[in-house]
Formats: sequence, C-alpha cells, structure tokens
Amino acid sequence: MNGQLLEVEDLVVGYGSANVLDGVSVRAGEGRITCLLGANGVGKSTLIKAIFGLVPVRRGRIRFRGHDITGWDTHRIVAQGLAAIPEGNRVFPRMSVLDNLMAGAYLERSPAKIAARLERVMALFPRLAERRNQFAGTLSGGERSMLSIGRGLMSNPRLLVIDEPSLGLSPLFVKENFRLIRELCCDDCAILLVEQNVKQTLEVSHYGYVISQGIVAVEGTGERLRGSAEVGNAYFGAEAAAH
Ligand SMILES: Nc1ncnc2c1ncn2[C@@H]1O[C@H](COP(=O)(O)OP(=O)(O)OP(=O)(O)O)[C@@H](O)[C@H]1O
Repeated sequence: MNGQLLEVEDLVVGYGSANVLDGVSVRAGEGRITCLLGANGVGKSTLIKAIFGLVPVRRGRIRFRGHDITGWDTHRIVAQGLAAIPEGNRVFPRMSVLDNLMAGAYLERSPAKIAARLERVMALFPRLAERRNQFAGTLSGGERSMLSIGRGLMSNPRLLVIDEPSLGLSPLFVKENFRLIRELCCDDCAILLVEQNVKQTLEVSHYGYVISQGIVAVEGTGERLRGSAEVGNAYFGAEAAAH
C-alpha cells in the first residue's frame, strides 16, 4: 500500500455549471499530519465532502486503504476507517456528553471495544469526563471542540479529517487544539487537517497542499511551505506576500 492511506487523483467537483476543484491530486500518508490550505472559498470543504461521498465526483478517483471509494455511500466509506470532525465543532446539543461520544461508535458492536475507546477519550479529555452527564449544548466553545474530536475518535479511525478546528476559539484553545492534534497523530491514526491558521498548521504538519483557483498551487513538507512565498501568494496575492 506504499504508506498512503488516502489518494485523491485528478479530482473535479463542482456545483451547477462551475467546477470548484479542477483536477486536484492530494495524498495523506500513514502516521502523518497532512494539511490542506487555501483562501476562503477555494474548495477545501468541497474536497472533504467529495472524500466522504457527499458531493458527486465529476472526474478523477479517490482511494482509501487501497480501495477505490469513488461514488461509495458515506456510511460505507466511514466503515473503512475514515472519520470527519466537521467545521464549527458541531455536536448534538440536546444529548449528554456521554451520548454524543457513544454516537461516534455506532458502527462498533463490541461493548468491550467501545468501553476501551471511551476510557481513552476520557483520559485525553478529563473535562469531558467531569461533564459526562451535561447537555452538550451547554458546553463552552473549547469543550465542544474537545467533544467533537472525542466523538470522531470513538470510531477508532485510521484517518481523522478535521475541518477548521480553530474556528471561533480563543487563542488559548487554538494552541491547545494544535497540541492535541500532534498528540493524536500516531501509526494507527493519521490526520488530514483543514485550517485557516497557516503558521501553526505548518508547524504541526508533515506535508501540506495549498489549493488555489481549483488546483494544487503548491505542495511540500511543512518546513518547505513555511518558507514559501507561494503560500503567501495563494492567500494574499503576490504583492502582500512580498512584504
Ligand atoms: N452547495 C453548494 N452549492 C453551490 N455552491 C457551493 C455549495 N457549497 C459550496 N459552494 C461554493 O463552492 C466554493 C467552495 O466552497 P468551500 O466551502 O468548499 O470552500 P472552503 O475552501 O472550504 O472555504 P472556507 O475556508 O471559507 O470554509 C465557494 O465558492 C462556495 O460558495
């Protein structure tokens, strides 16, 4: 399997008559943090939706763990070991913290495995353990972010896709989130991260892709992209990047 978990090849996706992604190829490797960067509206969330089978693929292929998952139903894709933590850290507000977490393990039948995962999540987030019976809708923004990540982990994913975890969080929680993402990445669980927070994202990422105008404008190791003027160009235009 060449160490790649996810391979997106020449992907074209759009809405109506316009293509948002016009031939995008990205890969996410085992045991690594891979990031997708790009200005607002370039199609990062659209790419994630396509990976999860939520928008139709017009051209190209998506492979996960050696299977061609292009066109598969979302539940079948998730069962292969992909988990998404949606933008805005959405949780089920009228359910308890514990029930939210249990919802993440809905594909697992073994009570022993569910209990072990729950124990791991509670150990990672003692705050959630303390608040296990509280309605999720009453959690703070940072706690809600922990809960949505915890719920994603309950499915024991091979690849965790995290869409803008820092959105709306205070700087302290943003820092905490990045620390956590680094900690979560391991041999059994790789991470695909979509973020606006370029500097911190490149500090934690092994590899990154910058999407601009429907294609991958630049790619490379986190280190290489950190020093790249092209990253600035993709976000702010050449003029701003020169300053
Ligand atoms: N359901 C839809 N119907 C029509 N256009 C859509 C739809 N969803 C997204 N778009 C458009 O597709 C483009 C890409 O949107 P997308 O949400 O993928 O961008 P993004 O890179 O994730 O942006 P952001 O960083 O702001 O979240 C935008 O121009 C958006 O308006």
